Amino acid sequence: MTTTPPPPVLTATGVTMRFGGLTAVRAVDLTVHPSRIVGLIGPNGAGKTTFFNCLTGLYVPTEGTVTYQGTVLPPKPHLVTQAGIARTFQNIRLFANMTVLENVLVGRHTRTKEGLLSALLRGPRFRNAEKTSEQRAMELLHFTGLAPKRDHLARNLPYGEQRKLEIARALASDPGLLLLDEPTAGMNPQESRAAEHLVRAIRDQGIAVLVIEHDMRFIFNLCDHVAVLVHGEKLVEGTPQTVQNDDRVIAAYLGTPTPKDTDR
Ligand SMILES: Nc1ncnc2c1ncn2[C@@H]1O[C@H](COP(=O)(O)OP(=O)(O)OP(=O)(O)O)[C@@H](O)[C@H]1O
Repeated sequence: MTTTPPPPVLTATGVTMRFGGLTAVRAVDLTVHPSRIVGLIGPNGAGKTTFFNCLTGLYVPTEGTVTYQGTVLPPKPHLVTQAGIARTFQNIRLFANMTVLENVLVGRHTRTKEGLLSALLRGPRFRNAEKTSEQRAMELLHFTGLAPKRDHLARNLPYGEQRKLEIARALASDPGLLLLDEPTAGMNPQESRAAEHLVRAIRDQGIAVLVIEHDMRFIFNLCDHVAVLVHGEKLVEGTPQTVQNDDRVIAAYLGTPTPKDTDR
């Protein structure tokens, strides 16, 4: 008996993004399958964040289409989140003067009828839905290890915990696909390894992950599939091993011998 593989969560086809005369992303195809961790790597300025912005509706691609679970995504960030894609940013974007719990509750607004304004004003309709949302938010804080900090202001968290909080807030929209833009930037090695565990645990909950990361250990430890962007084009993609051993990638991106080479 043959089983049909589940359809992809995300399909980007021929995505091109031009800024005037500069082509930041050129005809990039990428597929993310359910419960997979896919890495997107490439040198600085290769177009990785621009590609993410095309996936999440921040930019309308000059050419190409993006579908989520078979449906073409509208190029509006809140509609993309509502459809099931959540993201974090390279530069942390938390509500600094709100508590940890409040930040996660704001992330729930696409999944409650009350909307963002009601959530912020804590109106009567919000209070009715508040209990369920708070339960879910607390589950996420336990999941990310931030529960003991629920009442701390976001701005008072150490950097690594702010990154975790961004992830908890993104998860609050109950996504099927999570996009992480440099989740370990600014972390020490111990925090980076903890972030690996967290991403794996997210995948184990059935959420697909697409991650931009410069930490090669993170990428090669974690990803099922890796795509390499260079000058806006996809140079190569495949298993971590395929990518690690590809001379073009070593030349274009890694530049220096891989750890495997130095073991010889
Ligand atoms: N809004 C914009 N307007 C004009 N050019 C832009 C814009 N956003 C990005 N670019 C340019 O597009 C190219 C790709 O940038 P992008 O930030 O996507 O690269 P990246 O791979 O994410 O880099 P990094 O690893 O340094 O974050 C760069 O040349 C950048 O200067």
